[in-house]
Amino acid sequence: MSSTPAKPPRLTGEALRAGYESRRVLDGIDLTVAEGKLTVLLGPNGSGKSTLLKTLARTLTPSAGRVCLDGEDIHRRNTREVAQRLGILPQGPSAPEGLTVRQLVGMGRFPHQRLWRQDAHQDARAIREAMAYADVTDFAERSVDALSGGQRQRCWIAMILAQETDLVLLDEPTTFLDLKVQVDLLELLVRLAHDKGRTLLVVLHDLNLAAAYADILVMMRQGRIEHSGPPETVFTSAHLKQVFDLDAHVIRDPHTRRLLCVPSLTGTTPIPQVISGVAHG
Ligand SMILES: Nc1ncnc2c1ncn2[C@@H]1O[C@H](COP(=O)(O)OP(=O)(O)OP(=O)(O)O)[C@@H](O)[C@H]1O
Repeated sequence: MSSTPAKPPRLTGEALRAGYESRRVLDGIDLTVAEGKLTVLLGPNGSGKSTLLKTLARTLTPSAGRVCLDGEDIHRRNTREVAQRLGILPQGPSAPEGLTVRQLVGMGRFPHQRLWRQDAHQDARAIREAMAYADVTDFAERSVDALSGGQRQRCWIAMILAQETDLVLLDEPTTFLDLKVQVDLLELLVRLAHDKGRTLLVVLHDLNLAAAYADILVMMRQGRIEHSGPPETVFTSAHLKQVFDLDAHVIRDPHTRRLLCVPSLTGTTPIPQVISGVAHG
């Protein structure tokens, strides 16, 4: 994490269509991931956020359009070279049984290692720094599967940090984390972007954390990008209603001046019969 890339990588999706077997999910996505910035992908469940991340990371092949890394089709590039530049943390990753935290974090170094050439010093430094950043050093020698959900999530984050890629794609990295740890993680991601020039694309579900920390917000709905730009222009009541069907006011925090959405309590949502029976019974 100590290296600062000379020129941030450029990741683009052009007219992307992608999905699973006969099911099309993404439909005509054009996206340039802003270089050296933290971009947050928002959208309701099933809107295609993970599918987009997988397609950009070439885990999923698009049925039409293309993904380019620095102007070159990512599918034509060497796998190791892509792994040295782009790291992805998918949703709900699982580690082999018995693997220790240090071993898991060390897996982040695989793209940098070759049988005949391995920089053990460089690897050890990257692993140490990544574990310190993600605050997992204290349980470095414990099995990943014996940790709590939040501790495990931090180990995966350490692994992706140890990979030291210029581009980092994270799918819901804050799942299972306490609010304080979520905030710490987002501040770390902001620092990676602003101080180290890393390019980050992160799926989040917490609208207020997204608005508070993102440089760029991308809102998806039904496999398409509906809005993209700085929170100031994207995070509006009208867009929240259109994309999430959420009635909310967007206000400014009086202390930080950050944008916040406050759901409206309209009282119009019908109470299902069974709950109403319990409530009044
Ligand atoms: N492996 C799969 N095979 C078939 N359909 C899938 C697969 N993975 C996802 N889908 C479908 O693709 C659509 C988009 O899913 P995706 O996981 O990309 O959405 P998402 O926006 O990330 O959702 P969430 O916020 O719930 O994680 C959904 O309808 C989902 O059911």
